[in-house]
Amino acid sequence: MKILTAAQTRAADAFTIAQEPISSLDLMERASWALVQWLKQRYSAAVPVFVFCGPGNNGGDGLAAARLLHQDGYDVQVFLIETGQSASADFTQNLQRLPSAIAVNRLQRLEDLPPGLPPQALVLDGLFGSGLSRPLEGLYAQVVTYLNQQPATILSIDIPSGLFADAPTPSGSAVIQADVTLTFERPKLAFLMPHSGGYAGEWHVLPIGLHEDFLNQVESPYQVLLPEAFQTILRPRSKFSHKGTFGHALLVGGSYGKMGAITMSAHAALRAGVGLLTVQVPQSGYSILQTTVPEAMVLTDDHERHLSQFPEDLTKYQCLGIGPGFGQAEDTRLALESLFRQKLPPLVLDADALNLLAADRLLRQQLPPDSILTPHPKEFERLTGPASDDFHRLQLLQNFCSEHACYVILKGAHSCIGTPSGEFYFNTTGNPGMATGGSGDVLTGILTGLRAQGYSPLEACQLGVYLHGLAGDLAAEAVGEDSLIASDLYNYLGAAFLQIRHS
Ligand SMILES: NC(=O)C1=CN([C@@H]2O[C@H](COP(=O)(O)OP(=O)(O)OC[C@H]3O[C@@H](n4cnc5c(N)ncnc54)[C@H](OP(=O)(O)O)[C@@H]3O)[C@@H](O)[C@H]2O)[C@H](O)CC1
Ligand SMILES: [K+]
Repeated sequence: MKILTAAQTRAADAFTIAQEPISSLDLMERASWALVQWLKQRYSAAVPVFVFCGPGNNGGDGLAAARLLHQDGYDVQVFLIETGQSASADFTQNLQRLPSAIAVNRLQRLEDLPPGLPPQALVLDGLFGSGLSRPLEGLYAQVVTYLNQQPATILSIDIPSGLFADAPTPSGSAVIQADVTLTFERPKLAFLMPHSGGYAGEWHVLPIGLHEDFLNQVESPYQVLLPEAFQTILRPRSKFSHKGTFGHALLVGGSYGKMGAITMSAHAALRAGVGLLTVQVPQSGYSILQTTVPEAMVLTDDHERHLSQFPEDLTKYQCLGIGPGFGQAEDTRLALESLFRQKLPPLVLDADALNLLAADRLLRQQLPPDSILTPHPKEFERLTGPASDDFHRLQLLQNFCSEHACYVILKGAHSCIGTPSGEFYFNTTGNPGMATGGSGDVLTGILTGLRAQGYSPLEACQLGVYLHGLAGDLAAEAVGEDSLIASDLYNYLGAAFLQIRHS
């Protein structure tokens, strides 16, 4: 699903108004109706609702929602922030449509605000949406600070007020800290970024019927991954297939004290459906691997405690995954250097393989095209240099992927896949329980297993991050986020496959 910028959203709005056709007022009514339907399913009419409105159409949505909620028996009060700014036409119409039974409080100074809102109250934040053009100041900023201090639940309409949808919000700006954001038609880029995503709280997308023709034609480099995408990507396992059909993967990693990492990758590659798996580890890993992952074949390095070589014949493998527990010993670095001079199967690189790459510009330049790299933000910045904000980091991601013709999965709450052609795909599965040691090793194993089965690098990245997060979500339902550990991820991978195969 494409993500639109604020300007594209305005264009989608205008296109829909002209082509459906529908009046802008009716489109606002449709948006507010969708919002109220959602809200009615979660909050009873016993919950008092305080609607805060700015001068634009976001405020207009707030007013329309206030009217609809009042009709449904909710106790609603409206607060209009009056700074002398002229209001939008649809705001004015919706203000005129408000029944007189709804109290309208006009705020001109901070002192006009009630001393406090009841904890059980619901605040509808309709101060600003996609029309925000500068950080909030004066009374608007004061109202935001006041609302953020209230014990009430805050539900933001479309976007938390004060947050820019598709540009960095300057630090220290007044921004609503929403508990819930109900956003129209498409998620906003800011919700997917580490520094701004937290403001939106739990967010939900409400379709409001923006015109399909526009949504199909509009070009956007940003997409979110939804399960529908996988109906075409995920391949059936045919009746006459055999283990050779599903590829032979090689995982290389492990060092003394870090043999668990490569063990978890191995489990994950197998659960991702690879036909055959070989794992190369230092000698001290031999019994560990043979005992804990009996499905895998094991090769050992000459070294006891760290890796110093790769298998000579790499032609029989359809994918080579390197990094989990790899370490950064000098021998290991030299082995990686000589590896890059050979003809290689598709690569997946993680952890210390990335750190070795970061420390060696020449090595980076030899990175084979179509490789998949899976850094977390710190590892990523070691590769590219520091990012000044989340949007700059996306720019660095794009530059790196096009310069090296590779795919980078930037890991985070919404892991982002960067591609050589400049498209970005944000993941929508996963939870904070997955912030646990070994989680990344499992992702490396999944990607290696998928790539070996013949999935393209982009397909493997999309399927891999989505399945990894979904396995985490299913595991969290069973054991909770607190107790989730990395082995739960590969143990729930089968359930995750089943869910997307049958969705
Ligand atoms: N397209 C859709 O999907 C639909 C969106 N709807 C809702 O409409 C808003 C967007 O409405 P818009 O009127 O464009 O924008 P805002 O309500 O966010 O506010 C715009 C006005 O606010 C002024 N402004 C901007 N920044 C500030 C600021 N920091 N301080 C004070 N005033 C500010 C701006 O004036 P300018 O000075 O920038 O010219 C505007 O006057 C969207 O988010 C949805 O909630 C529809 O209801 C349904 C379809
Ligand atoms: K808002």
